[in-house]
Amino acid sequence: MKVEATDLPGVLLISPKVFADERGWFLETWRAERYSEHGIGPSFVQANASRSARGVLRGLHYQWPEPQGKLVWVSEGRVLDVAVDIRPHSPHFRRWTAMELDAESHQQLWIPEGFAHGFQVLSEQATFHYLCTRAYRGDCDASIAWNDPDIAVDWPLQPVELSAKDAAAPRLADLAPEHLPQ
Ligand SMILES: Cc1cn([C@H]2C[C@H](O)[C@@H](COP(=O)(O)OP(=O)(O)O[C@H]3O[C@H](C)C(=O)[C@H](O)[C@H]3O)O2)c(=O)[nH]c1=O
Repeated sequence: MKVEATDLPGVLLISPKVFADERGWFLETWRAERYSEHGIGPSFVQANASRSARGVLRGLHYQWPEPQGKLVWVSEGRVLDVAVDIRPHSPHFRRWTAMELDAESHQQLWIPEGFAHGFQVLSEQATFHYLCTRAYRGDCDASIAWNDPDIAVDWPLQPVELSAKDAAAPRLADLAPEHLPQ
């Protein structure tokens, strides 16, 4: 596996080793002792999957308190995956990075606790997987507007298809400091 820094400190791009043969391919999507060497995890307690059509945008989401670190990848299709540093005291506060993840490259992104996460589907359909360092808490689930002008993520496809929750998400500037990761 190869682990590379992105242009947003803390967010890492992982390229698992793919074992291809005449049957198809095999790869490890996570192994504690290897991933934890890079500060990924180190442990995960919940695995999620979602499937969405082209143009769907899920995000920007985070959990606070009980923040979640996420290891994410795609098993079908292609998405633009986005992470945003939403820690008010971070020197990179409000900065975002984006990476195309697809089922051909098998690449993964590590989004640490304290970051908001979202993705938009670029292919007809995409199946998205993620491991979380903490369990989901509905009462700690939080969103930031996908089109927050103070973050200004350059989403590729318009119109976007959003959940009602995401369509009503507040701007970062409208969130009280106690509602953001410290
Ligand atoms: C996240 C989650 C949701 N749910 C329930 C709550 C809702 O009734 C339903 C759909 O939830 P939601 O609309 O928040 O799902 P997404 O919009 O895909 O949100 C996720 O996608 C973005 C990109 C993320 O990074 C977050 O991890 C996560 O918030 O599943 C659960 O039961 N467990 C869970 O862990």
